[in-house]
Amino acid sequence: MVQLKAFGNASASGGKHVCHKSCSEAPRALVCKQTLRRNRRTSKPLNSKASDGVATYPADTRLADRPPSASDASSAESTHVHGDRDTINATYNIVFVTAEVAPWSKTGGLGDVCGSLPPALAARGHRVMVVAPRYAEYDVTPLERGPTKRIACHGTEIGFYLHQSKGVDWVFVDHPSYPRPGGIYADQYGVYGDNQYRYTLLCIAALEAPLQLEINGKTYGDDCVFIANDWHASMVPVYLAAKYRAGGVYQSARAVLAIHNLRHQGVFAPKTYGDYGLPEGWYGALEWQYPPHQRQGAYEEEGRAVNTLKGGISTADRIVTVSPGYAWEIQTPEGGWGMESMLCSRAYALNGVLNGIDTQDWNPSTDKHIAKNYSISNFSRGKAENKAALQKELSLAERPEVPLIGFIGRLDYQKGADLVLGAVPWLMEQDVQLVCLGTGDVSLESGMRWMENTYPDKARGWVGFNVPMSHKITAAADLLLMPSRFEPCGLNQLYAMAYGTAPIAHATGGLRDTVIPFNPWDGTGTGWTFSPCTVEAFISALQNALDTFREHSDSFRAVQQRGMERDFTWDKAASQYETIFGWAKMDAPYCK
Ligand SMILES: Nc1ncnc2c1ncn2[C@@H]1O[C@H](COP(=O)(O)OP(=O)(O)O[C@H]2O[C@H](CO)[C@@H](O)[C@H](O)[C@H]2O)[C@@H](O)[C@H]1O
Repeated sequence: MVQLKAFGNASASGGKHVCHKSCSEAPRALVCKQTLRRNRRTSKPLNSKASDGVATYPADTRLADRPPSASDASSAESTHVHGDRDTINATYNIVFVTAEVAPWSKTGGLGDVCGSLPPALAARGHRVMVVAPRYAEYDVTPLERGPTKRIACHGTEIGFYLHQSKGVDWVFVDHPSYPRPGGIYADQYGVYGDNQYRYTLLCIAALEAPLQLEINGKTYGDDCVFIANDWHASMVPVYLAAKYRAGGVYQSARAVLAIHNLRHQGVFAPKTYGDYGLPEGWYGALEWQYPPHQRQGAYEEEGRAVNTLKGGISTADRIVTVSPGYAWEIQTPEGGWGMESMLCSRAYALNGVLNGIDTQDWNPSTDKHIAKNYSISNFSRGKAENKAALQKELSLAERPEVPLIGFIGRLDYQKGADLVLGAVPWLMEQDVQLVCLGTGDVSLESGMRWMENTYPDKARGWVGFNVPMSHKITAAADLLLMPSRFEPCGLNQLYAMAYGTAPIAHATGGLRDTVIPFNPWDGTGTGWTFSPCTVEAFISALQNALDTFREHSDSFRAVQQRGMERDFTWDKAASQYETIFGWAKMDAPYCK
């Protein structure tokens, strides 16, 4: 068994350097010094959306002063960094740390992104590793012939499995706590009680992997850029600073925190701090206290807790979130889920990069799940055949002229499935067909069943997680509903546009950045957006879309076509990530 590079000796950091105060509170002096340094070095201001495209919005802007949306003259495309112009000609050893990676494990968009961004970065010449748990017996080989590579880790023993494809080293961490008969994070009895332990282990494993695993005869070594995705991986920057750098390892490495969803923060009782094996002085990096109105009795000691995501925010060298709009929203009290002040204090290091889509997986001309492949040149016929096939499969009337409306997503507060149900009585008075696919809150699942039972001729509420069905709906539908209350990026609207399906979306976060509202006067737009997020506003957008579908079919076809013409490939996002890695490497580590 091999000893951990930093954890083999619990006193590796030996209290050598403690910066918990600066990490947790991000004192002005430090922020200002780094901001000044950044602004001196870059010829253009970082907060300027137009100039560098990886846009951040002024921290002091309120929601009322909304950032420009996809429909503005500078559309979502122009909010991107033009990576090739800005790209630093360097290649990096990149290590993604994630709780989900498609196709092996996926409950949502995190899995999609971690399955498709790494190959896009590998294609640009970087050495890329993805470290994720081995939740099941995947069809992957042990890292070494014979016994799997095993190391001592956090008081237990873990193994590594490797699969190499698409230019990426997919590394799966093997530990008895990962495989479960239920879902990845929860089963029918609720969220697993040991998730804190499971993902702490993942973080340490990911920090050890580049040092210990010889892949193609060579380790990644300690000059890496870690991408820590969401709260599950947020201990990576904390350990990097508190244990590894302090112990003399990973001096050139940097950690980028990628926020896919700020709502989930990995919050645990304060007494569990000891379980992290961190020096006492680092408590401040994770310390959290809920205000009285948010306390739910779940945490003892007057709302005190340890908050893993806050640990990531306070120690990462840079922070990325998945759209420019969301980067701005999370700095406001309305969108910050309590983290807004921390994020404002790190605004100079926060960027929004719009997700792309995996065009091998989500491509109407090659999609294996759909009845008929099609492309922009024959999309009307192709979509009509897919519509007929889905109507037949779901025992709906096979009528080409009826608008088919889809909804795919988690049934929860974020995705606004309750707004869909709220619009159902109005919608069912129209000549439409509605097909919903989702799983989540028990009451919303019951709502879906109620809808199908009440309107059997017009509505289907498929409760479950079914990837082939999600592709079929995307290809068959004329309209896709996305009434999300908040949406960091959103992938379904991107898939929809690629398939010639017009999204109807709440104008928030990444939806606002990507769906250009249809404008009948100048013939622009790729869908319909609405705001505020109410059933009334939603119905009004639906009405407009249905009117266009029925009475202005040429305009509707043009909306579909413009959606299909958009470029949402990952390469663009990958070049923006490169730019950010370059910035991270230029600066001294944020926490040391
Ligand atoms: N019942 C079902 N059956 C089959 N497939 C289903 C399904 N329900 C959902 N899916 C699929 O899961 C994915 C969900 O993607 P979203 O972008 O909506 O992600 P999510 O909110 O999970 O992720 C977070 O991370 C992503 C990635 O950064 C952000 O885009 C997003 O805004 C943020 O909330 C899509 O591929 C969708 O088709």
